[in-house]
Amino acid sequence: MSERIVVVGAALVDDGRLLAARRSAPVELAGRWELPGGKVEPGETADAALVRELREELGVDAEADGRVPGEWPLKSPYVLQVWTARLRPGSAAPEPLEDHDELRWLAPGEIWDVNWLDQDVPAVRRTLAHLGVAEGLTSSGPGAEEVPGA
Ligand SMILES: Nc1nc2c([nH]c(=O)n2[C@H]2C[C@H](O)[C@@H](COP(=O)(O)OP(=O)(O)OP(=O)(O)O)O2)c(=O)[nH]1
Repeated sequence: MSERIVVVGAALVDDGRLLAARRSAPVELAGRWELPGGKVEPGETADAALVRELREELGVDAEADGRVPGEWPLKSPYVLQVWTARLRPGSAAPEPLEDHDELRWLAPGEIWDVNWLDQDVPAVRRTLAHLGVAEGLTSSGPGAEEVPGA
């Protein structure tokens, strides 16, 4: 079986809004929006990787809540898993310290206002369903017709 490396993405929610981050690199991903996070290192748990990545990339003190069911293929050998997360009391506000040049807190009606990475669209849609965000919003996203049962 081929090697598979998990990338953890955070569905960081605060005050009913989801944080989206605009990548500044590499060039083929720059300008597109993603869930902040990164690669799980050998010997590290996914939720620990998430907390570490959010500290490094955004300067926040966060905690992982639970995993959104599912897994989405990225460029081989990477696969994306999503965890819901929240800021711990007293955490600094997120800043685009590394890998990103802009952050946006998206209210439910604004989720599809940003140009998500193509491979993130199904993951974001599933995350909204998991969070109980209105189905009417999720079905208005790009390519909604391609996701049976979403
Ligand atoms: N963090 C994150 N990465 C994503 C998403 N969607 C997506 O295709 N990717 C890709 C971009 C990268 O090729 C890879 C993760 O790389 P990264 O640069 O965020 O990870 P990292 O911080 O651990 O990177 P590094 O230490 O190797 O620089 O997954 C997403 O929603 N979040």
